[in-house]
Amino acid sequence: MPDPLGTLTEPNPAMPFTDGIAPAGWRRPVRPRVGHIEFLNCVPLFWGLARTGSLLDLDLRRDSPDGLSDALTSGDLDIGPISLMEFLKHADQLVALPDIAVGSDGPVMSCLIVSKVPLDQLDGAPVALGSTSRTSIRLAALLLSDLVGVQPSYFAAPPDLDVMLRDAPAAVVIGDVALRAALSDAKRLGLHVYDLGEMWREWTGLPFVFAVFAARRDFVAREPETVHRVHRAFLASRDLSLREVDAVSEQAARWEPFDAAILRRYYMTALDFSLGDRQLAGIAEFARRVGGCADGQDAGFPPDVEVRLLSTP
Ligand SMILES: C=C(O[C@@H]1C=C(C(=O)O)C=C[C@H]1O)C(=O)O
Repeated sequence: MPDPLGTLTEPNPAMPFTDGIAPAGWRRPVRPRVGHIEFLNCVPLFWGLARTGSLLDLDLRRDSPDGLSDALTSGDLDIGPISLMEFLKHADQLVALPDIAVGSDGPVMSCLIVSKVPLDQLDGAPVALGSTSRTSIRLAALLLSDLVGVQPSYFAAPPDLDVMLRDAPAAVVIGDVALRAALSDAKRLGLHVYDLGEMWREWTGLPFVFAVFAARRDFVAREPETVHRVHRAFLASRDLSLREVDAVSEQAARWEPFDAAILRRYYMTALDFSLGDRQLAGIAEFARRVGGCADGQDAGFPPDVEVRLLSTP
């Protein structure tokens, strides 16, 4: 029976320990290597792991989303959050975990185009793309070309808004940099803020999924039970964090230039941590619009790319 707390701990298997010491031939179980996005957006997915006890059963690796995406696709991680574009490119090696993701069904607050001018003035202008993102930067380019009707010239840049806006009139930023830009820098500097989740929702009527949780198919084949246990642990962690969202927000806000009420809004009304039929329809629609060779860019996956979900036992 699944552990209601979602802990990963199992009683020690068959081989008895005499004197408390493993006999010769005992193989130490290997903890699954699991990614942890180091942004505020993912705090509710990981905070509960400490409360349920699952934290000790994971080899958790903290990094930016681009680093984690590369680690999962190269085999340095077994399970973890992965930017949607990278998941779609490597869909044949991965399965997505059902009912968990990082997305939004409207304004997301932290995936943005920040601009000194209105978007329709960006034709031919340089636009800086934050290097931690793989998906928002592609969504921004899609919206600018197909919705706004402009063709800027893009360049990659480290996610430092001041530097980005020194070299370009507009920048695409995600995560904590974007949240701080929208909430404190933009007003002070008189910048326009365009929310990518909101633009997508108004354009298509669908939610947007920025990152899914995925497991490598070779790891699922080797350790199916572990993958299911990690999946249950994350669902339990998310549900617990959202039930105790005031405590999560207060603790996270101690280190931020905005208060707990804003983080609570970010977690409860901006971000959508689910992956159900509507979110899958949003993914399919995004793949249809950017897949193949849209706007002269080769996406690295076909428009009808199949998103395989982990089958639940
Ligand atoms: C909502 C967010 O989703 C993210 C956006 C990503 C991207 O654009 O590639 C990747 C992972 C997520 O962290 C965010 O970063 O704020």
